[in-house]
Amino acid sequence: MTTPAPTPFGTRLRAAMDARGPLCVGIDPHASLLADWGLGDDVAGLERFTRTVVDALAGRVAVLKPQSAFFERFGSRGIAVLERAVADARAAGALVLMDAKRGDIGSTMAAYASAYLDPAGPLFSDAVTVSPYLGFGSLRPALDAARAAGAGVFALALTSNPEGAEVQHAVRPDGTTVAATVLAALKAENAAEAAEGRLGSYGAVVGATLGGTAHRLGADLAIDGPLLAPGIGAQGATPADLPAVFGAAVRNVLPSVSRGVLRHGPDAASLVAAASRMADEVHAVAE
Ligand SMILES: O=c1ccn([C@@H]2O[C@H](COP(=O)(O)O)[C@@H](O)[C@H]2O)c(=O)[nH]1
Repeated sequence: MTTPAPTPFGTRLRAAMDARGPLCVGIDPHASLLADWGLGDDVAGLERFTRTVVDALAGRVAVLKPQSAFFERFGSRGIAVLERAVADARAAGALVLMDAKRGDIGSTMAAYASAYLDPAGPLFSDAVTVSPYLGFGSLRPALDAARAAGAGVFALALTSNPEGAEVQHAVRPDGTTVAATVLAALKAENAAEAAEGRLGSYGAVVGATLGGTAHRLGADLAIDGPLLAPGIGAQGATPADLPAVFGAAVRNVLPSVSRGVLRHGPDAASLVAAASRMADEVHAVAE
């Protein structure tokens, strides 16, 4: 008997965005937020913070995005908290996007793929962020592992921070920018799903802070896959900025906000209200 192929990530993401609204909330337990929530900057504080966010939001938002760095800084016990958060969030119906921004030579990339994209692994996530700046081809093990697992990959294209420009805006000998090349490669990966009229499983990270940058660079955001848009809230962007950044691709945008929601904790109802306000603002501009 053959095992049925898993439903592709892009299809699952579209369904989640339609059902719950297009919003990704980041789980970023900054030391300053732990303090604001009256928690210690220790594993117990990390665990309480994370559990509060997952309990409040995993049954409501389309995607939760744990920022791996904030868990890694506590070593193995922090990773144990992360494992539990991933499992609990997925069990409650949220898709989990692991923000790990991994990137390395292909053979090491295969190990990262095994860490996040092997359904048997303790950190298996619906999708993972990766860095294409060792060459897009170095991501092949992650792209293939994601396809096999029905998972997704989000590659950094035009990041929300100002420093990203020195690499991402660089012009190649053929006259295209580095970012445009990453976007074109993602579009090619999404071709099969797009041909079936589905959202692709290979996404790009494009900051909500960018204004008309993508347009100026000639970077085509119509990659037939999701566009993760961090930078809303603490970094200064708002949902109202999305149409200018993404143009016609706004329908495929998954806006992401971390501190802008988390600062409303630890009260669960306040977290829910903040996420819901943000989702409403996004809905108003993405229709
Ligand atoms: O270009 C990028 C890529 C990723 N991020 C990550 O998103 C969150 C943003 O947090 P806020 O508190 O909403 O500013 C954080 O985990 C970043 O590592 C990004 O900001 N920009």
